[in-house]
Amino acid sequence: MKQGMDEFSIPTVDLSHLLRKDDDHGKKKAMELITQACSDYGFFQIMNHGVPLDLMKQALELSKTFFDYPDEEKRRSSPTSDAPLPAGYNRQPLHSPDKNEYFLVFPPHSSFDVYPQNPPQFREVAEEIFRHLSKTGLLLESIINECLGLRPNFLKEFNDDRSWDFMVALHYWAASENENNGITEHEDGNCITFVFQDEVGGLQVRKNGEWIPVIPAEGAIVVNIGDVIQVLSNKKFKSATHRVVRQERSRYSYAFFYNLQGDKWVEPLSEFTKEIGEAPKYRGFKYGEYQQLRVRNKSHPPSRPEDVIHITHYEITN
Ligand SMILES: O=C(O)CCC(=O)C(=O)O
Ligand SMILES: [Fe+2]
Repeated sequence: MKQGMDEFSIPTVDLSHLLRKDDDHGKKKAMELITQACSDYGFFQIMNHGVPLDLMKQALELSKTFFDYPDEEKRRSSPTSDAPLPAGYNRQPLHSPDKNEYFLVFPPHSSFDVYPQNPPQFREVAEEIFRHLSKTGLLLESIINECLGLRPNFLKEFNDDRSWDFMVALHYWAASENENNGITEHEDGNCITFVFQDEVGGLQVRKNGEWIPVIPAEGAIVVNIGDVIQVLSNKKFKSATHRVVRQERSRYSYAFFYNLQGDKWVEPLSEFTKEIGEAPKYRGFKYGEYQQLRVRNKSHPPSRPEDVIHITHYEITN
């Protein structure tokens, strides 16, 4: 896999250029590639990111073992009620257009987590990969900070509480004649999302108006910009539109959501508004309220698609 991009695939960034100290040229190229991708559509893939390949494979294997258990067994790890999101085993409500089952975890040692006993290594591996992805989140956040031209550590200091980060192991059942599967097109509400998937495929991202399949590549991690970065940057960087389309085979993936603490106030930064004479494209909001509205979309889907709440809810239209 070569660093770069072409029209029909998603750009790939080799992070080793950014981790080495003596590679100014490679770093500059990588930063340009990321800036372009985030300005146009909000996604790219990373390689040489430091998350061990074996661990990624093992995590996918273990979630497959778990999701293959009978329902009764899986439902023993069902959500606790007071978490900001339902931790543990869950599936999309029957009336949802999204068809999948998932297992949601918070950072290691969170009191919300409800890990199953089996498979025995599930917890250890999920916690280990969570720690790696959390570090990768910090790294990507600092890269995005620099690409946006913000003062060093601005995003790190703004987003200083890791307890709202979460990760989901996802399983999409094989589609059949009368049963669809997938996730309808959406943007993620958080700051930055990472996705890694098995070899089945189905993830697509919208680039210049076209749906581009993300071809599974061993060890690659897909990076999506989320709504928080889009709002802070006053839409300089775009929240990626993506979906998972119907597959005849069962599919497994992981999505890690580098998130934001719920009390944080999110609004376009003055660097992208006042200081450059641009009007804000969004009104400010408390992040936790937005996250709750999005949870409601899932648990009580509105009957009309136009009533689903996403970031346009806070958009200022003149
Ligand atoms: O399963 C995937 O590849 C993507 C999942 C996703 O987009 C999400 O959970 O928000
Ligand atoms: Fe998503």
